[in-house]
Amino acid sequence: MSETQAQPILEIRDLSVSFPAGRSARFMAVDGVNLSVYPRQTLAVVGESGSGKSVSAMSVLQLIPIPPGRYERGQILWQARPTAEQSEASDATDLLKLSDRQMRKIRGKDIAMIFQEPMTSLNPVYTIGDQILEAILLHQAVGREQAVSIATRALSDVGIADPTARLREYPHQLSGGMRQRVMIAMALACQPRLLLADEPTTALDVTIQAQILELLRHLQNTKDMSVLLITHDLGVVAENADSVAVMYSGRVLEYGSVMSIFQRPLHPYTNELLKSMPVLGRHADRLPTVRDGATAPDDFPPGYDVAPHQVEVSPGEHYGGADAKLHEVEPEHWVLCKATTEETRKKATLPRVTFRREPVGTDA
Ligand SMILES: Nc1ncnc2c1ncn2[C@@H]1O[C@H](COP(=O)(O)OP(=O)(O)OP(=O)(O)O)[C@@H](O)[C@H]1O
Repeated sequence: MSETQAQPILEIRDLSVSFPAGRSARFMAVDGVNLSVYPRQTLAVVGESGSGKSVSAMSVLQLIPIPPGRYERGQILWQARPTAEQSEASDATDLLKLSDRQMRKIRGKDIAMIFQEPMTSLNPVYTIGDQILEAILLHQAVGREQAVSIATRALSDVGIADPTARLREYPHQLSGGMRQRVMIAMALACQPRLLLADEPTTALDVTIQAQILELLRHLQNTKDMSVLLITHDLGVVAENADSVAVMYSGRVLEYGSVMSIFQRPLHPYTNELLKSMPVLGRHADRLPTVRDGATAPDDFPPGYDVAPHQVEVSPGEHYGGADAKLHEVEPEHWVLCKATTEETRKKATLPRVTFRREPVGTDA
């Protein structure tokens, strides 16, 4: 089913989240973000450090510390069983409106989150078994014996050999890759409808990273799960995602199918990002960082004197600014600009940018 026919399982609408900047001022870590995740699809959110990816994802589960954070506006509509027939997500739940108690029922059950650092999710003083069982017993109407069998199965699903023995071990007894798998097993044991994966493989070596992403793809197909994948790695996006949102400075600059974004990037910043793709024999450079909402020119990527949203790309084409909106410039391809000028539309039909992903680090 194409995105246009299906209803999203998760729809973030006009989300804005602020944090303090100095004594009395605040900055928008997330500024009017719109994102949709469709059933069984992977939406990748890319962008440099500090662009608001994690704050967007953590907002879905109300994991932003309030204060200092503040949800300024927006909705996060959740519809666990969307159907093609519904024309409006009218019976969707706004996750931002849920009480702590209501949210605890969803967290870990319908929506699970995994982080770059597994120890964020694992408690060092409890065994792996204690921790997985706790999650299962909390969310599923099963007895202890059945919970053990679900936990064992979850560990073996993520490729952990001898799962019964592993249940008795503590996190420090496992390697980094193994801990990552355990965290994924914990997240998947309750068969969530949506997995929020925040850089789940960045800290791992390339082989384990590939194994885990392959595993997620497999589980996504077999368990009917959607994934919101946050990553810096565009190679990972190309191989794992269906659609991609490019974030910068708290805003989504461009959004569309992986194919459209990679073949016809329209926002100048997306072009910068694509240039950082790994090519034959060269690792991708990590993108420059925007520091804590700062807007000093030094913080912007090479080639920009000012933030991209202030760049006038060519006469008549303004990407961004407070009055810019995401415009659909070709089917299923949105770009942040002030207006869908004829020039912007024409850009969509410019010759294709050739995208070739080569294995990282291989000799020519
Ligand atoms: N608890 C917090 N208190 C204050 N500022 C915060 C907090 N959490 C996030 N921020 C700020 O919000 C902005 C967006 O952060 P976020 O973690 O979403 O970026 P990101 O794109 O996920 O970056 P990274 O790839 O490094 O994780 C940053 O400027 C960050 O410093």
